[in-house]
Amino acid sequence: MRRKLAAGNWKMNGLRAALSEIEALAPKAAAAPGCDVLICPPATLIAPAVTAATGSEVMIGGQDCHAEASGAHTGDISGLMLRDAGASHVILGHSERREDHGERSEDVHAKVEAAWNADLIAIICVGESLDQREAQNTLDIVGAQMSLSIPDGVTGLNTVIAYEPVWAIGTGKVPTTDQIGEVHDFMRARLERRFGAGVGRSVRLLYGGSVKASNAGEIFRVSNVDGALVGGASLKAAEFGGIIEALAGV
Ligand SMILES: O=C[C@H](O)COP(=O)(O)O
Repeated sequence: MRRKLAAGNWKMNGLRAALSEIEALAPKAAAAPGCDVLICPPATLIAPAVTAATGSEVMIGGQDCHAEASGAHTGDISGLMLRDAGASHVILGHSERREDHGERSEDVHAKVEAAWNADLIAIICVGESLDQREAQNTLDIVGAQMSLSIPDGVTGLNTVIAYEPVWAIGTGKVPTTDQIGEVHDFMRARLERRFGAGVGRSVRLLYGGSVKASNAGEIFRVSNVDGALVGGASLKAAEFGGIIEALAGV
């Protein structure tokens, strides 16, 4: 049985005052014992966020890591550093990293291995652009991203896959539940085919893109959706708490 996961990606948002939102999430996470709750704040807040979450069920993660453990890479952060700061997870291959920093799936593959070496759980993001969906290439794109970015050695304990259609991120546009189900069923089948049924069925699959408390319930009822990777709606504990509640209720 896969544990559900509500993951919040704060992206480039959050000053120290926002740590109170993490404290406010503690009772909401405690009220949802069947769900893992994760917040990925900007790098500057990881260590204080770990402190703010101490004693609660809320876990803290990073939003990217370098493929090397250390070295001459100005401005970068390694998986080992995230782990040392108290992080348990790291988001890799988010479409904003692919767009802003030219990350390719091959780069994501190397970062995932670095994350595993640092004992972090990798949350690997995949998803199609609007042009790709309109050209009916969604499954080909998602399949290729999975093939190239997921290394051998994946397990349900070291990896989560997030399906995030680029056109749904921050736009308020959400795919239909049929569209989400089609991609999640495809991802599940692909994982089972490549890694075997045991591993393939153990990896959690998240949906991401304009999830909020009001639409979370119907998304979480879609087959093979094990939770969500949430951007804007994770910034406030009240809204993210509603998403956690919806996940716990499925
Ligand atoms: O990582 C989160 C996703 O990019 C979704 O962002 P959003 O919930 O603001 O659409």
